[in-house]
Amino acid sequence: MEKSLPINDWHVRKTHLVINRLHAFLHGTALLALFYYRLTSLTEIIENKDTALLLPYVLIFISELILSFIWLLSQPSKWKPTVRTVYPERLPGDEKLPSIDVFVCTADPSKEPCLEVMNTVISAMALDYPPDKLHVYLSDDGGSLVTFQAIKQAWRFSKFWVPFCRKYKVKIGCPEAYFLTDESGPDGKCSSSQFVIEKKAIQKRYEEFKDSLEEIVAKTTTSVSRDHPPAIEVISHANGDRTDTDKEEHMPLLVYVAREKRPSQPHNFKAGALNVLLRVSAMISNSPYILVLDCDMYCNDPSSARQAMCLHLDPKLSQSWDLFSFHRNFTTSVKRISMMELRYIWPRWEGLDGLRGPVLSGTCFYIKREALHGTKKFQEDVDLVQLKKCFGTSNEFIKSIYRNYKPNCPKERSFSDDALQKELQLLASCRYDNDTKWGKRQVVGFRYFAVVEDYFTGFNLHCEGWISMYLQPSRSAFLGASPISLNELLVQNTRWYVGLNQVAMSRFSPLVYGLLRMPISQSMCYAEFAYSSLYFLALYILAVIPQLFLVRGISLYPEVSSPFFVVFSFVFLSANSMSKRSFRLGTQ
Ligand SMILES: O=c1ccn([C@@H]2O[C@H](COP(=O)(O)OP(=O)(O)O[C@H]3O[C@H](CO)[C@@H](O)[C@H](O)[C@H]3O)[C@@H](O)[C@H]2O)c(=O)[nH]1
Ligand SMILES: [Mn+2]
Repeated sequence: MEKSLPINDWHVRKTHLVINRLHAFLHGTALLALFYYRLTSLTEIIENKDTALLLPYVLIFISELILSFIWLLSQPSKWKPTVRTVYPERLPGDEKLPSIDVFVCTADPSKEPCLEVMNTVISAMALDYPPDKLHVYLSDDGGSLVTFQAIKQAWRFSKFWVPFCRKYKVKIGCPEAYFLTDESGPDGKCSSSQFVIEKKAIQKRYEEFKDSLEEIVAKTTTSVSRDHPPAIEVISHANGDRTDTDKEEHMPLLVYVAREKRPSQPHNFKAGALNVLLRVSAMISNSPYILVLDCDMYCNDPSSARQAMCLHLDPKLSQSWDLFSFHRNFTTSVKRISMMELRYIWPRWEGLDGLRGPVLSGTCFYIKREALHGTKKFQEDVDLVQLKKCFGTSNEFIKSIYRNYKPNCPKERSFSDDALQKELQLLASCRYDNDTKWGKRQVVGFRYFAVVEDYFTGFNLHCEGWISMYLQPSRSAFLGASPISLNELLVQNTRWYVGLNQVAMSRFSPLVYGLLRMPISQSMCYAEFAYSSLYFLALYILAVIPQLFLVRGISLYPEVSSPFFVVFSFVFLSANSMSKRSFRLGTQ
């Protein structure tokens, strides 16, 4: 009986849909009236040869056109706000669940505190998923000794933490966050005094773990190297640390990966790191699904993997479409690892879900490995030479693609096996990508073209016909840190806008490249992001020109007695009330 019940469901937010569409109609009509006014005024100015007025009028008109253009691009994302619900309790038994590889990226222990990174890793290991089907990979782009030693400590601590979380169904798998809150005891399964004793014991272990990290940081240099060989170690199978084999069997796999970096070779930032993880993990666990996490985004709900599977495993969703889904309800916190929530952007994601899915936003998403390998694009009879041109020289990696997600290791093969180690070193080497299709448009892995690798990769996957989905459960699945100083924020935003402009100004512009490959509504959504930096021009003009001319007694707007005054007032009020509404919805 249970089996016939759907594992997910969706509905359109009808009230939002009606309000959004009505607003689009009224605001659009008012904008047309505004353009009519500007054009007729401009014609008059030209006819009267009023040169003093011409320049400010043209500038104001340009800024109004820019704002209207961005407004128009934002409309499809409001057209059909969709909400999804999932029913993880209806999933098939654990033995039928597919395995998952979790990728956590870190780059620099002096900027990304080691304790925070390890908390993210530990929270991923504490996901409520069959341990033999969960594999956590930490990419250390700095190749730092601090991170390498810290992950070993994290493994030792997690051998106690993960069973504790499982036993008491702990909801916050991130220990730092768990001990900050007052998560109450067991749901009646174990006596609460036993829980209190065990909680105290594990808290003591956590304090010891923290001390050990502090000691490592104090003793070891946190500087990162841009010139180091690849280093890959399966932490959970490291020699000399198998004190309690019984426990380890019920633990997820934990792997440390520092790819090779050489000053002469481009490393392609996070996209480069993720592609190395894709290759290395294909050799080890080769899971069909991948969860990508930034090092400062911890899992706040251990059931997120099962929730994501409710979308991925639905034959209705994956039959006609190939699918990748994001499961992101990332919450910006004002302090590092804290419970403060600020959700301001996500109503738009619901709207995008009503099209063919939201844009990829870098972290907190579950994606199909197949989407990144791009194997669907190859003919059945493609020869090895072609495959090597695309995927690089590793035969083992190519075999893994066609192994139908069967894990390569570890039972029959030891991780210290020389041949495997050699292969892993090759796949993590900095020259492996050269002359292959890795990172190139339309082919393999995360795309290198723009510094916003998330946006550009998602854009390409959507162009190829993949769809994405957005799930916003009531409990935030992931929580994380965001820049808290103006300086950090400016650096981050500058990087984003440089990346988005790179795409907007190239032949990959969503309004050219996208229009030819995806529905117009979806390319408009991508264009809204790509062209959003145009705001700066409109805002500068509007912040300077009208005031400057008002001082000289010249108004660039209709007088109160003019019927067009109503039009301008309406546009002002409607734009403001709509943005206040979006903000309110987003922060609810
Ligand atoms: O060469 C690099 C640079 C960064 N990272 C990691 O990538 C993640 C994101 O980098 P960060 O500098 O924190 O960028 P943010 O602006 O905070 O990240 C947002 O924007 C990025 C795109 O610019 C996306 O990749 C991220 O997922 C998204 O959260 C972090 O975990 C880093 O450790 C690397 O692994 N290697
Ligand atoms: Mn970040």
